Amino acid sequence: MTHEVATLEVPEWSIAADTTLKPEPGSRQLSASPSSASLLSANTSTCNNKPKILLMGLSKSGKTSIRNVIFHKMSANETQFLDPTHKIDKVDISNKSFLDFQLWDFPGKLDISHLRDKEDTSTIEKIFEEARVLIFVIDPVEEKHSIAIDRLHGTILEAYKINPKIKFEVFIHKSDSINEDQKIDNIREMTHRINRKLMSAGLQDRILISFRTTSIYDHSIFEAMSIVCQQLLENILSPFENILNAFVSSNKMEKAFIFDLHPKVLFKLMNEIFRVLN
Ligand SMILES: Nc1nc2c(ncn2[C@@H]2O[C@H](COP(=O)(O)OP(=O)(O)OP(=O)(O)O)[C@@H](O)[C@H]2O)c(=O)[nH]1
Repeated sequence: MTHEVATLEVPEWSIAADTTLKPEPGSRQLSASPSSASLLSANTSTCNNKPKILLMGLSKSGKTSIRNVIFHKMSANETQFLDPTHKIDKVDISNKSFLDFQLWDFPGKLDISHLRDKEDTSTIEKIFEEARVLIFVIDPVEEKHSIAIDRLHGTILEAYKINPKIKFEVFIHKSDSINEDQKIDNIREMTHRINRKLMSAGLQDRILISFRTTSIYDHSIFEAMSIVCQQLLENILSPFENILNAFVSSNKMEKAFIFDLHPKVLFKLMNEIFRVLN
């Protein structure tokens, strides 16, 4: 598997020096960068026509940890030493079998709705065009639920405007830090709050958002990410299932599996589950 990393500088107008960018409480400020929106569009050419998965969310919600644990074999403990992301990291995820897409890891500081305030439509288009799935990561332990929900809402509106086919996944992350009741409460609360916002925008029937609780300390992040990857593989899953079904019935087997060694992709027969295994 190859993981080529390209980076997009956070455009100048989205750094903390910009008064329209409200840094999150207690967050570190980004230092000034010589970059610009044009650099962002120039670098976009490195990801020609590959489907994109966008990884967004507030600072320290766990985006880069997720990316590294799943696709770079980093251990969960090592993620404690990751630096904050200052640029949009575009990671080319491609192996010789199934997976072939770009994963864009966004700095938590970058709020898309501020690009809209700046009327920077072309950058917003660059970000959302060709994007198949937008994963929004929320840390339920941090007391920033309202900020996260507002950011999620603003991001969804911008993404949907550019690309109505994009799918939305919310990972209520770090679930190892909360108990089972809190997990259920969190999903209920987040679903309710975001649906209410979408309703007031008249979009509740048009935008489908899936909520999942995840943690890099157990299998949940692999399961969640595999469901996301599955959405990129819709075209090949069905023929594979037919082949496996034929194989199973002709050999009188109960089940058959196909694994990919890294990131341990599993196709599971019969119930149409496709997973990335821990
Ligand atoms: N308990 C727990 N901590 C996690 C989990 N995932 C990530 N973390 C921790 O969360 C902290 C922030 O993680 P990052 O991956 O750097 O967060 P980020 O969203 O990329 O942050 P920015 O780069 O600032 O946008 C690190 O200390 C991680 O170890 C998780 O599932 N459980």
